[in-house]
Amino acid sequence: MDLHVRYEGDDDPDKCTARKLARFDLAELHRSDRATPYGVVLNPHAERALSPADAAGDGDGSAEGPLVALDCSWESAGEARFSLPGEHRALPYLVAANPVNFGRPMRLTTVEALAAALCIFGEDDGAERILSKFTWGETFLELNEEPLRRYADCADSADVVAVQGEYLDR
Ligand SMILES: C[S@@+](CC[C@H](N)C(=O)[O-])C[C@H]1O[C@@H](n2cnc3c(N)ncnc32)[C@H](O)[C@@H]1O
Repeated sequence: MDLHVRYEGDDDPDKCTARKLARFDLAELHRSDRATPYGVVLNPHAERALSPADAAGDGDGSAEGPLVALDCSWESAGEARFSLPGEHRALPYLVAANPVNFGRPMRLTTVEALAAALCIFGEDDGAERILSKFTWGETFLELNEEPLRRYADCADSADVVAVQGEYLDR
């Protein structure tokens, strides 16, 4: 599945996970909303949770459109920043493994968010491929092994929200 990133460039370029993915040709960066392709936009403010139903269901596990993330600093990642055209979806409860926000729920880097979406779509190989470029990448899959497997088994967004509720209640 193609991975695209709307790249704001307001975060530390040395720590930017999207830039690293682009260096390895694993994602394409776009400098404006207009240049960014329409797709499934990973947006923590979205009302609807991402689920396997957002994938195409044509049998090969590939999604309807490309996955799109917005790479900007968390300080500037307010709702208004997510003006990209596309189907906006929030990821359900997951824990970050990156060194800046280790153990913190929902504060995922761009690569963690893209990898989580790939897992929910059943594309585990793609998730492992992009995370393999980061020393802590495998830890993300280990920390979230159970919720990712359960989200991937859900039929739709409502199911995902129900499973997420079990983790939020703990
Ligand atoms: C705010 S940026 C920070 C990126 C960071 N500078 C890096 O180097 O990876 C992280 C992006 O990942 C996606 N993301 C992170 N957590 C998410 C969540 N809970 N739901 C949906 N998307 C999420 C969004 O596209 C978000 O804008």
